[in-house]
Amino acid sequence: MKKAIHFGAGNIGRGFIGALFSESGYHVTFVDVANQVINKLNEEKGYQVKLAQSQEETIAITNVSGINNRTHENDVIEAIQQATYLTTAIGPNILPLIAPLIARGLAKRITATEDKLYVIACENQIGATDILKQHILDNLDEETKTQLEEKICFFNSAVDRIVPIQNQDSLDVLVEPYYEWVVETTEDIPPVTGMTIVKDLAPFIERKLFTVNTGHAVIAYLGYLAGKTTIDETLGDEEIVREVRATLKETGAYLIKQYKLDEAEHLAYIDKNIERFKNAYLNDGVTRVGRAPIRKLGPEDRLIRPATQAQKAGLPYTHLANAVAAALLFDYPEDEEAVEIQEMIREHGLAETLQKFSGLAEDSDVTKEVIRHYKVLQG
Ligand SMILES: NC(=O)c1ccc[n+]([C@@H]2O[C@H](COP(=O)([O-])OP(=O)(O)OC[C@H]3O[C@@H](n4cnc5c(N)ncnc54)[C@H](O)[C@@H]3O)[C@@H](O)[C@H]2O)c1
Ligand SMILES: O=P(O)(O)OC[C@@H](O)[C@@H](O)[C@H](O)[C@H](O)CO
Repeated sequence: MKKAIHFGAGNIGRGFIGALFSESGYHVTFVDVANQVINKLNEEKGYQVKLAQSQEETIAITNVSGINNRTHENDVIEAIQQATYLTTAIGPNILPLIAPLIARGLAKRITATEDKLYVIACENQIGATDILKQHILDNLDEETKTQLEEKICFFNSAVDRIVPIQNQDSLDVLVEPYYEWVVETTEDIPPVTGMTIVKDLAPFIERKLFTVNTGHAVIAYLGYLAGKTTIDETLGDEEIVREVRATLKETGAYLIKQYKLDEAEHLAYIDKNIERFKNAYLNDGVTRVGRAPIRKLGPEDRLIRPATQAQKAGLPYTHLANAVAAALLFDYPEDEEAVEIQEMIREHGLAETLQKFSGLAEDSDVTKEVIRHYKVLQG
């Protein structure tokens, strides 16, 4: 049986990427630090993926097991020897932490087999696999690096499926019915059900990140400020729906210009995504969607990059600036990054905070527009 090793047995790992490999006839070894999940995977050897929709539909996932990478490093290295695919869905900030162990597994593998291994990071981040690759290379000597280039293939990808936080007592995962997994390669690679291959990922990842994730972030931060709990509940407020649409028109204008997208098709894509967000069966929390605001306010992420790109292209970005302001007001005490932002604002002010986390010059037009909106939102 073909094998895949997947880092991150969380929402996307179990509910999307691992599930697709299992459905494609692979044995999936999940790697995670969550001992309870790993033990359950080894005891139960399967779980159900449940679709969040009115009629009940579940998909049985079989042929799975788990390894704890904190306590069983050698088992992870062994599983890397056996795999055809190595994937991650672990969060962009965790990639540097797992790279040293992956590097050890790859160093051993390239001396033992000519078989190719395909590495794909499935994260909400532009060029996530390139970033993971660089972290892996940083952990290898020059000779191993050269051999690695010949035998290990690294492909960037875009992943799209809304998977909320789950009941922690069960391996079962509730997911939205829709999904898209786009992988960038020109090679013929072993087929995986549900994987779409493209030659150039840039339009796909930017369209996804700056529509699905920008829209989601606007709802999460405005919803949080309005005292809402879930994404669908927030969309019960028509004023917020209008703000989401206006923001996505701004990212849309940039995307249409940059990638020569068909305008009508892109507007339909925006509408489709707003409908996805309204799925009440998901019960998706504003604090999950707004999580890790330092990452979300990063220069290449869903709020700042479209704003700075729009500014450079002479396109409007005022609604994006409003979303950035709302993100700066996300003071959820259980989110470490939200707490850090609040401390930074208190001690150093808004302009310095945006300079530090978003790479914006303190006197930039985007910064001025964000501060203007911040004052209005703050009331
Ligand atoms: N949930 C979604 O709707 C969704 C959709 C598309 C993309 N994504 C992306 O997928 C990635 C994962 O998101 P998620 O929602 O599945 O998160 P998650 O928190 O449910 O899963 C992450 C998993 O990684 C594990 N982990 C953390 N640190 C680790 C370490 N050092 N070693 C091993 N395992 C570790 C956690 O225990 C957890 O099981 C993120 O990049 C996210 O942006 C999420
Ligand atoms: O996972 P994050 O924190 O980058 O973003 C939160 C949500 O927007 C995200 O998880 C979406 O649900 C997902 O990207 C849909 O494909």
